[in-house]
Amino acid sequence: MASSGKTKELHLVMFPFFAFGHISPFVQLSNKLSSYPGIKISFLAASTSVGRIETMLNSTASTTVIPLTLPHVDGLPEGVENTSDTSPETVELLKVALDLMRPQIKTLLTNLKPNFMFFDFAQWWLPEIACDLGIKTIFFTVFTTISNAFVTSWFGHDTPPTIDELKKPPSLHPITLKTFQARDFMYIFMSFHGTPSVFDRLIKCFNGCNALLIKSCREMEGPYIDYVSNQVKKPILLIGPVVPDPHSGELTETWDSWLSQFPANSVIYCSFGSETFLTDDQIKELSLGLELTGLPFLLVLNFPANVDGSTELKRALPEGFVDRVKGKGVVHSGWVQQRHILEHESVGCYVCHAGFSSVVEGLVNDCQLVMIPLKGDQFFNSKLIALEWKAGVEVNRRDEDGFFGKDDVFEAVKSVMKDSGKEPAKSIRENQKKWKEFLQDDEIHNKYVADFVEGLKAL
Ligand SMILES: C[C@@H]1O[C@H](OP(=O)(O)OP(=O)(O)OC[C@H]2O[C@@H](n3ccc(=O)[nH]c3=O)[C@H](O)[C@@H]2O)[C@H](O)[C@H](O)[C@H]1O
Repeated sequence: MASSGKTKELHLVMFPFFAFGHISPFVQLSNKLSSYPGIKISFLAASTSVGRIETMLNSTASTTVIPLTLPHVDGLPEGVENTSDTSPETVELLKVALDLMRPQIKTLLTNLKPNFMFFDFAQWWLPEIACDLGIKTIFFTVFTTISNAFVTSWFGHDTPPTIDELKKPPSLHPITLKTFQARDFMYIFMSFHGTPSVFDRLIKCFNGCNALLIKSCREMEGPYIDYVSNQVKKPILLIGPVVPDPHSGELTETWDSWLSQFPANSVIYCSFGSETFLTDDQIKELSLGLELTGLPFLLVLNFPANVDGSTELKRALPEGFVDRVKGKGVVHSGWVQQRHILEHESVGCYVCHAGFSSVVEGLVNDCQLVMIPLKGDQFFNSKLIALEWKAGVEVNRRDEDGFFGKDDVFEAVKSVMKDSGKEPAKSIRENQKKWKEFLQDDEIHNKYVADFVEGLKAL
């Protein structure tokens, strides 16, 4: 049996879903907690991800990464253990593999005997196993509270909503969606390969856990925290803003010298995180929009694992584009040192998908945010930043299909980059500075972590 929460040492197990967009916040949480006296962490990960996770963890951390064996699933190639290795056709099979891992996880927990298990949205079956073993479960949601508020606003509805209903969520929730956003969001109500939908998984996670942990705070999302608390009726723990620790290493010489040839704050860095891909039309309009701005730019475009990036780029970029922008704009496919790039003094604007870690990295590096949210939580993150914090802008999109043209990209960039002394750029810059200060305030961070650990012990 797990020992009581009053013991001196707390043993925590972290179990994120097999996607780096999910693994990263669990690593950041582990890094925050592992330096805390008396905390020991075991981090569960698919065996092929262990090496990369070990490089992300603080070297001083008292954290052990434990490799998991993914069971064979028809259609899921051997060695494919992360969404970054899958194609759109096979990505849902990772959830099939995960659901088959119940016995493996039960055996592991029986041996590890942790006090708490921190789990992700996909492991709907985990609270039951842990409860049988006397282990308390914390559902650590990697999404912003505003996104969770939207999802929980559908609690208690027996049938999935229609697109029209999704556009105007029920009850207290003040958010509305465009038609194309509601259509995209229907994904969470869909079941694949006979496994529970994301929505059903989430309901079971919210209902089964002992407490919900949110990587946010009252200053950032107060009304949404109250709303979610009222919907889920479970204790809510807040870890505060999860801002990545200062990173180590240097930006590679190639990118450093390329960026350094431009004036301070003039370069647009444009990228869409680790698992968001653009359509050909979007690539075309975006690249033409960047060209229209006349500003230097670094455009990073990625593609699913089963296609060749350079072939895709050649096909999708507008005719003659690469030659026309030579010397001023570059297009890259593949992983880049994003935090080093955003930190470079030449970079002044970040055109992004509104993945929350990316947005925070942009704000703390004095980059003006231009957001093109493309799926799920990104729509809500963008609303939070653009409409509530007023610390960035969203590119205008057509209601029905989400189309944006080159002029929409140009206008959005212009609104924050040209005439920084005029509105709206002036207020947006002031708000960005205000949030930068808040997000970098160690005292606030430390207080949230200390309160969180106390809250955990009291559960
Ligand atoms: C919860 C999930 O997070 C997701 O992943 P994503 O990778 O976009 O997350 P970010 O918050 O942008 O984070 C991406 C992180 O990867 C880093 N990075 C990325 C690309 C690169 O080339 N180099 C880097 O260093 C970047 O610096 C950031 O820290 C999606 O939003 C998704 O909608 C959401 O459900």
